[in-house]
Parts: sequence; C-alpha cells; structure tokens
Amino acid sequence: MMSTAANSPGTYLVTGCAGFIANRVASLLLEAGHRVVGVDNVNDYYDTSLKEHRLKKLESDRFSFHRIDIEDQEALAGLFDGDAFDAVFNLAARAGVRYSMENPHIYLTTNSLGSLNLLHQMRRTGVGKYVLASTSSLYAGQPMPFSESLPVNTPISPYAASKKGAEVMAYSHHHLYQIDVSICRYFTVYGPAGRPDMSIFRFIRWIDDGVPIQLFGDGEQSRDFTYVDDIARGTILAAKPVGYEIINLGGGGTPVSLNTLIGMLEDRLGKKAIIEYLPFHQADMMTTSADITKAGELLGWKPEVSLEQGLDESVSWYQTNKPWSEKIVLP
Ligand SMILES: Cc1cn([C@H]2C[C@H](O)[C@@H](COP(=O)(O)OP(=O)(O)O[C@H]3O[C@H](C)C(=O)[C@H](O)[C@H]3O)O2)c(=O)[nH]c1=O
Repeated sequence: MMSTAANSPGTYLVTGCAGFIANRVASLLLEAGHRVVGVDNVNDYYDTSLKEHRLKKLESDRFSFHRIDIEDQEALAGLFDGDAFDAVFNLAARAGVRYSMENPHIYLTTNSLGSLNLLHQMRRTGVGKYVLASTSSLYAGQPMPFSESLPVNTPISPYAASKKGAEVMAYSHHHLYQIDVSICRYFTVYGPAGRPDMSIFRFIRWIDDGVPIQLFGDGEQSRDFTYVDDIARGTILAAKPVGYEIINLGGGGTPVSLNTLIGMLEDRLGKKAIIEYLPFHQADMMTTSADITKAGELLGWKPEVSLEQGLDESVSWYQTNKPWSEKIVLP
C-alpha cells in the first residue's frame, strides 16, 4: 500500500499528470480517496487537446492542478511550501526514444535535472517517499529476460541516458538523505488515450485511415507491451517503503512482434494495413522482455490485462473519441 497507513487518505504529488501514465496514476489515487496535487507543463511535443482530454478526467475537489515545469525550481519550491506530500510520483518526462536524438538537451533538463529539482525539494521539506518512472530502454544490450540486477551502463538513446541520470541521482539522495526510492522501469505502455508518438496509437489511426504504416525495420522487432492500468496500479503499489529498489513493470510474457501486433489491429479494425518499410532506427531496441519476479515478490503485482483485451480497449477508445481525436496531428 501507500507510504501512509493503509487506507488512510494521503496527499500525493503527481508530476506529468496530463501525460499518459501519470494521468492514470492520478486517477487511481483519486478513486482510492486520496488528495492529488498534479503538475504538468502541458508542452506541445504532441497535440495538447489529448492532454486536456486527460486532465478533464481528473476533475474533483480532491484534485488541484498546477501548470508548472519541473525544471522550474522556484515554482516547485512554492508548491512544496504549500502542501505536505506523503509521496512524490515523478512521471513527468520527455519520453520519445527516437526524438531524443533530435533534441537531446531537453531530455537531460527535464528527465535528469527535473528529477534532481524534485529530490532537492523533498529533502528541503522532509518528504520521505519518491517514486520515479524509468524505462526498459536502459536494458539495451543485456540478456533477456531483463532483470533489475543487470548492469545498465550502455544506454543507446539520450532518452535512456537521461533516465539513468534520474535513477542514480535518486540513489545518491537515498544514501545521503534517507529518501525512500522506488524506481519503476516500464515496458512499452499502451492503452486508451495513449501517446500519439508511439506505435499503437499511430498504427490504429493509419490502418483505419488506409494510410501507410511507417514501419521502422522489417516488423520483427518485439515488445513486452504493458497495459496502462496495470502500470498505474503497479506504480501506486511501489509507493510503499522499500529503501531503494528498482522494479520492472512489464508484461512478463512472450514479447510480441510488430508484425503480430499489426495483424491483431487489422482484425479489430476490420481493415488491412498498408506498410511503408523504413530503415530500422539506431536508437531502437530489437526486443524487450521483462523479468517481473521482483514486482511479484515485493509488491504482489502482476499484469492482469492481456494484449487482446488491452487492444480491444485501445481500439474502442479510438472509435469512441474519433470525432475529436482524429484532428490530433501525429508528431
Ligand atoms: C512510433 C513508431 C514506432 N515504430 C517501431 C519502433 C519500435 O521498434 C517499436 C515500438 O515503438 P514505440 O514508440 O511504440 O515504443 P518504444 O520505442 O518501445 O518506447 C516506448 O517504451 C519505452 C519503454 C519507453 O520508455 C518510451 O517512453 C516509450 O516511448 O515500433 C514504428 O515502426 N513506427 C512508428 O511510427
């Protein structure tokens, strides 16, 4: 359970609450009766109408929203002075793997420096629990299934490198200031209101519109896709005191290739995909596969939503929200 006494309502800071995963985390915390202070800079990396759509779902008298950038130390100081947080869920991030080659500086400033800013405020105001969103992208070059004990010293994208920075800065704050840290390493997350820079959102749109899918490589790369509600649930479970732990949150089954995924989406949309083959991207991993033993032992967590069910939900969200979401320009 949470870092407060089980079942007693707490106050939680959730960064990136207009984003895909943080929005679900905030939503589940509110459903459980907690108070949530949400921050997001609502940047325009992708269409902000999707972020507004997600934010609307959080409306509640126990939710307050602050349009703040975690790079802004002064704004964060005001926030931490105004509330006593039971824990900080830092899910604000620049998260695109491939775009991080085009604009690496913002990855360092948001993901590494922004994370340090939060740790600094926690230390200053005595907040004891930090949950950080990290990534399976750190396991590049390691043997599968990826376990948390593997060395992750060869990140192949600035994105992964910036998350490594965030992880190790959290470690030093744990060591020096006894901040209790849970690092959640997510494996390719998908679901309703997903990110339009990611494969599943784009493939659904492209198949439905009869537009060619831009496929990097031959489609035989595979992912341990994980449904957003499972991820949000695991992230909240990770808010219990652990000392300092890195925890994989991933599907934990057999990785699914993009070719198989495309077939599953074709079945659901009743349309055939047209495919435009592009070169495999050098910042991409070929396969990801999570060892989720630790999440089971430490948190009692395992994913509950199969890829079949999760894709049903994703396609159903697409169809229901198409009247406004079809205007979202894909980044
Ligand atoms: C968007 C897109 C992707 N792809 C390929 C590239 C990859 O080989 C594969 C999956 O890409 P996607 O962007 O869906 O997910 P990952 O590259 O695994 O990265 C995601 O999962 C990790 C864990 C994070 O930490 C990232 O934040 C998150 O973006 O599809 C295409 O072929 N065409 C496309 O238009």
